Amino acid sequence: MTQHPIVVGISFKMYFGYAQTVDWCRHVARQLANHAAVLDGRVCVFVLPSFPAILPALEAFAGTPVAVGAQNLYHSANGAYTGEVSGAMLAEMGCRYVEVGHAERRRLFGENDDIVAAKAQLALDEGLTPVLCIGEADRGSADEAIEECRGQIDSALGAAGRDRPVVIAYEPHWAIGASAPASLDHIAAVCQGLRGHLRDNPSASVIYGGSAGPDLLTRLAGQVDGLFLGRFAHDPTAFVSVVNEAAALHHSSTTQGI
Ligand SMILES: O=C(CO)COP(=O)(O)O
Repeated sequence: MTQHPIVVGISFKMYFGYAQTVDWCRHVARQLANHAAVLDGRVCVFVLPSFPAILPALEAFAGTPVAVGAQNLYHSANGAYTGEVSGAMLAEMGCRYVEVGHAERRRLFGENDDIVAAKAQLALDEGLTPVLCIGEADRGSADEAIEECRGQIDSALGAAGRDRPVVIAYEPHWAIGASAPASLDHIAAVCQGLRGHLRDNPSASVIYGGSAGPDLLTRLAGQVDGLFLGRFAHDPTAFVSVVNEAAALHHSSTTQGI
């Protein structure tokens, strides 16, 4: 296998209840437990539930390659931070990913570049793969978006994340929670520009999020390393169909020698 794995992830944000999360995870675990492309690593899958549902999600996916992670961690290692959760505890539980810097965290919870950088560093320190969310606040050209996003990557990762596995989730703020994703041309141009920026880190993946759903990955035809899903994969069947698209895409590009 010469090609990068295709990454398919989902955050439930705060949409799902506890039982709903467990049902979704069990359904997807049944579908993916024997999925060839997931088993052999051509497609990497991660699921980010709310904190209280992390443990049953880990149990549901035990024995499968599907990774579980968290939507957030605190930006100090430990201490008197009532109500917060440390990266160390997430790693100890068996989480492999943690989301950092989502637009909603920035907008609603006041997270700034310094906090995002501290969280990314703590995630790396704990051996967690950060899902670093970046994206332009306002709709503009692809070149403007690349410029803004490069700054966010450099600020968040500095030198530390340059040779470590990281998932860069490109999520233009204006496409999150919208009725449709950004245009194919915009997504492709920005993700390609960011891939170029990260060319010295072979373990970095650049995936797209923001009203993504079934068919988008196929239509992007290899221009992104994967998708970060939200509402349009609340139906577990839709999530599995995106994983199947990823497998098909990987297969066709490998056979074509891309
Ligand atoms: O922010 C996102 C993923 O974390 C995208 O969410 P939506 O796909 O629901 O817009």
